This record gives sequence, C-alpha cells and structure tokens, in this order.
Amino acid sequence: MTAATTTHEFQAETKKLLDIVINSLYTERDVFIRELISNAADALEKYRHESLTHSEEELFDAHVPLEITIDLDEKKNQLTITDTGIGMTKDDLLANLGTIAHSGSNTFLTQLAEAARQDVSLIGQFGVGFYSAFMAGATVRVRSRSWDGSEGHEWVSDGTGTYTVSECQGLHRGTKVIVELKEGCEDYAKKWKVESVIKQYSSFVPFPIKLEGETLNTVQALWARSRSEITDEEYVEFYKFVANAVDEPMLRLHFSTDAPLAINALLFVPKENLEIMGFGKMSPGVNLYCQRILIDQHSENILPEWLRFLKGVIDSEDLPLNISRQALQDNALVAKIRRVISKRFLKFLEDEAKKDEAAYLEFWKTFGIYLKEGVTSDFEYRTELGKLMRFETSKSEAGTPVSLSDYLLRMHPDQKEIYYINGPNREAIEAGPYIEMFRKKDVELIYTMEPIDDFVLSYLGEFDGKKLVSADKADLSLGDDDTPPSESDEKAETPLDDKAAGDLVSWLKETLKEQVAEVSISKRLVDAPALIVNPDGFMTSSMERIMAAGKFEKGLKPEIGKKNLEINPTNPLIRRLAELVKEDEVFAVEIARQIHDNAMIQAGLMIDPLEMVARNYRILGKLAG
Ligand SMILES: Nc1ncnc2c1ncn2[C@@H]1O[C@H](COP(=O)(O)OP(=O)(O)OP(=O)(O)O)[C@@H](O)[C@H]1O
Repeated sequence: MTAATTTHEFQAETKKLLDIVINSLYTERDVFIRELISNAADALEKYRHESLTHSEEELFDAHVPLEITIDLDEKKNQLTITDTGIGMTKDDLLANLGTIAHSGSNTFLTQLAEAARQDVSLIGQFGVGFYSAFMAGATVRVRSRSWDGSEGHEWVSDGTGTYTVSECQGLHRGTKVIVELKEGCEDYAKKWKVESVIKQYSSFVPFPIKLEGETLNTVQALWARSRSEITDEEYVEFYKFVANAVDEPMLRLHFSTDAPLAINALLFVPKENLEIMGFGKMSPGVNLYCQRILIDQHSENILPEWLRFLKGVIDSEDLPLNISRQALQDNALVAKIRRVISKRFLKFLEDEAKKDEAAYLEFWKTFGIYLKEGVTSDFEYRTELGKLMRFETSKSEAGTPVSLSDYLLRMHPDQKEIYYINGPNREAIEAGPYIEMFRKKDVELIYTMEPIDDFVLSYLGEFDGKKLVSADKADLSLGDDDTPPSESDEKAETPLDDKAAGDLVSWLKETLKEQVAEVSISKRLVDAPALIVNPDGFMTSSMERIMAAGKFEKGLKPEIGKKNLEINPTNPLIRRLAELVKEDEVFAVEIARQIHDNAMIQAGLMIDPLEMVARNYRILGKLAG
C-alpha cells in the first residue's frame, strides 16, 4: 500500500448482500469461480467491442491476447483469476465494487434471501456476481487497469464493512482477482478441484481459460454448428451455461435461416418458472451475438418482453458489429429479427402441441401466463397466440384445458360465436346461473378461471373468424329457441303470465333503481331465479372486478357500472315475489334486494357484503317468526 490508500464503506445494500453471501450461501461455494470467470468473460467481450470501434493507438496493451488465466498457490492458499479485458479505472472500482449494480436492489436482496432459505441451488440464477468471491475468500484483492491506459489500482476487502483502494503500478490491461482463501476452502487452491468446477460451469466461455498453463475449454459457438453434429449432452451443458441452471431445459429450439435474414438461434425453455414461484419479474435471458461476438447480454430488445422466460442465444450476421446498445432499441433490423424469431418460436410451440399435447400442457401450465401476456400486450402475434391458448370448458375434463380449435370442432353447425364465462373455479361456474342455457342447449362454454383470462379473450376478439363472447353479456342469444323449458320438461313450472311478469319487472325497476340499469324477463334462465348481465359491450364482470380491485388498492372508491338484472318467470321464488309485492311490500323489497345481491355474488361482483348480512338476518328473523 502507498500513502494514497483510501478507505471506503460499502453501501448498506452491499453489506446486506455480503452478509447473505458469507453466512447463507456457503454450501454453494463452487459458484464463486463461475461468477468470477463470467465477469472476466464479460470484461473481455466489452474490450473486444471497444476494439472494433477504436484504432489500435487508442487502445492500451492492444497486442495482449484476450484470455482468462487462473493461477493457484497451495502454499499461500490462494486462487487468482486474471483477464485481459476492459479493466477498471479507480472510479470504476469505487462504483462497481462498493455498490450493487442491480436496479431495485432491495427487492433483489429480499428475493435472494428467500431463495437462500428455500433452495440455495437457485441462487446461481440470480447472479450474486463479484461478491460471491467472499464465499470462499477471507480477503479479496482486485488489481485492475483500464483499457484507456490510466494508472492501475488495487481494491482490497475482507467483506465485513469497508474496502481500501490504492494506486498500483506496472499492471497490464485487465483485471486480476486474488482470492485469499478461508480456512476450509483449501480445495480451491488445488488443480483437480478448480478444473472440475470450470468444466462443469464454464466450458462455453468464448475465451480461452488457462489453468496453470493448460487451456481447459475449446472455444466454440455451439449454436453456429450444425444440429446433426451436436449431442443432447452438449445442448444440456450449453443450457446450464447460458441459463446458470442446474437442471435440464424443458424445451429446446435450434434453428437457422439465411433469408430474409441470416439468423442462428438456440433457445431454451427452462423447467421452472421463478416468476410464478414468487421471485419477482424475470429479466430477459437471451443474449444477442453478431458473427459470434456478444453484442448485448440479456438483451431487452431482441425478443418481446413476454418472451422473457426464454434462455439462449441469437446470432445474426446482418447486424453491424459496432452497433451500440442504445441503437439496438429502435433498430429496424433488430425489430425484424425479433419478429422472425418470435413467430418461429410460436410455430415451434404449435408443432410441439401437435406432436404431444400432454407435454405441451406441461409447458402451458408453467409458462402459459406469458403467452396470455403476449395477447394483451402485442397485437402482432394474436393469431399465432390464439392457437396456443388452452382453457377448461364445460366439455373438457377438470384440470385438462383444451384448445380453441378443439372447441371449434365441437361447435354446433349453426353456432356463430365462441362463449366463455369467468368464475373462481369449475364448481362455482357449474353451480352458477350463467351455464344453465348452455347446458340445456348443449353449447360448449369456456371457463376462464384466471383473473387475466377475460382480458385475454377480449383482446383476442375472435378465433378463426368466430367472435369470442362472454356469457354474461346482456343481449346474448344462443339461436332461435331461447325459451326456457316448457312442454318438453315435465317438471317445469308454469311461468308468470305476461301481465304479472310485466308488473313485477316494473316494480323491480323502481325498487332497485339505485342498483340496476335495467330489469327484464330472462330468455336464458332455466332454474335460478335471477342473474346479472352486462350491458357493456367490452367489459365483462370479471374485468370490472379486477379494475375495481386495482382502484381499491390505490385507496380509491371502486365503482362498478350498473348492471342489468334478468329474472326467471318460471322460478317459484320469483312467482311468489309477484304475490308478495301485493301482500307485504316492505318484506318484498327485502327479498328483491337479496335476490339482486345473490345474483351479484354469482357474477363475482359483491362489494359490500356487510349490508347484505344485516338484511339476511332480518329475513331469517322474519322467517323464524
Ligand atoms: N473482471 C472484471 N473486469 C472489469 N469489470 C469488472 C470485472 N468484474 C466486475 N466488474 C465490474 O463490476 C461490476 C459489478 O460486478 P458484479 O459481478 O457484482 O455484477 P454484474 O456482473 O454487473 O452482474 P451479474 O454478475 O449479476 O451479472 C460489473 O458490472 C463490472 O462493471
């Protein structure tokens, strides 16, 4: 150390991260070698990128080969990883190795702590990064010199609370990370151990990794090789490398095109969906290459956001090598590649489903939510995505969703629309009033049981030329014969006569004028006394409920638009109500309000249950005498 040594505190989040790394993740220590090699490879990629856009005179140490060297010293119990990459200036050291680069680092920390608690093997996918060095290191020294040739510096810390930075002369370009190993970590100074870790995690690093003079990896771009030459094992190894995964992928797509664009893509669908497991929104997992040179890691531009669950590599020779990351955002060529690959991937899923529907359903269960997100956020792929949607229906088995194409095959010849209804689960839907007429007429009804589903179907609008219509729509018609059961059904009650029905409707309109927009005689109810339907042509009850819940969370008063009430003139309660209006109007009002509330509950729209409970007790009290 020279006199110019300065001491610095780690940022609060960094301290927390170090604490997790040192105290909770020690069972996964091997990871630190992978993380440091991956940082070295990133630094080399960055240097290579700079070297493409600068002349040799502008580059410090331009002649030094691009590689990663690992040296071990058993006597000193020490492991050193050196790269000839872009290096860091003093400011870079302070900014990068004192703070956490992640945006939303607090959320990240909570998720990481949770992952450490649940299953430490998940942490690889979070990328703990440089700080993982402290899993095995008692002291970590980083000597670095930037590609701009400014003086080098040394950063030193024992990971507890502070670090020092001092000038360090005579360094080459790049970074040297010296890990002075803890007691119990002696193996990381032994060749057999380090070699096995590198072979397991880092065989696809695109720069030579030299361990004590011996090159361990064959630098290769797997995706650029022909499919027939690649073994399944190689694919799996590569997947583990790009996805930081420990298991095998669920699906794999490797394809290349020459026209209209030269693209080579190797994409994987993982087995698990960390996002639905509660680990927050995933960042994209596909890296963009041009002529086998990394242009954009975890690229946000090369695929639409809803395909963020994919891992892998996309390589296109058509992109300019020196394109900057900012320029990728609105580059027309990138947009074109995005379209070609997204369509190709969706076609792949369609083919997979044709080959093996059961296997596709596994995918659908885990990742279907992203395809639904695609429907609601990306108009472009609606037709393709429509074919990939799966829902349970009145004719599917419970737990086995079916495609819209299956639905079409079973449609009645004169049926013009595809129908769906939302509910919390199959039982609730089947016990509700909306399904009655569909059951009677043997018309298949799709059950939308996820909150997002009605939005998805509403965005889809139609499938194969048939409109998608919610069964809670007011002016729904299932064909000519809309009358409830009559002669054919022996148990059927005689309906109210027209005059009595008309009077009851007028009375209900007046009595419930604060609650409903319209009251009418139902053409679709079979057994239930009443149901709520939507005069709104776009929103379904489920959509309104979600919007209302959103408002409620923001502290705003949720408002549900007025609905229509349909009553069933053959239902005994409704027929009795018509008489009760004349005998005991006060009580009739209570019953009418309760019928309305019950129908609202069945529509999933009950907002103030307390008022209803009070009324319910009054009715029970009266009945009990
Ligand atoms: N060998 C290195 N050469 C140059 N810069 C480095 C090197 N190692 C780390 N850095 C710098 O330090 C930053 C922080 O590294 P760290 O590993 O903590 O996070 P990251 O690599 O950005 O993210 P992650 O590891 O989660 O992908 C890096 O972004 C990089 O700028």
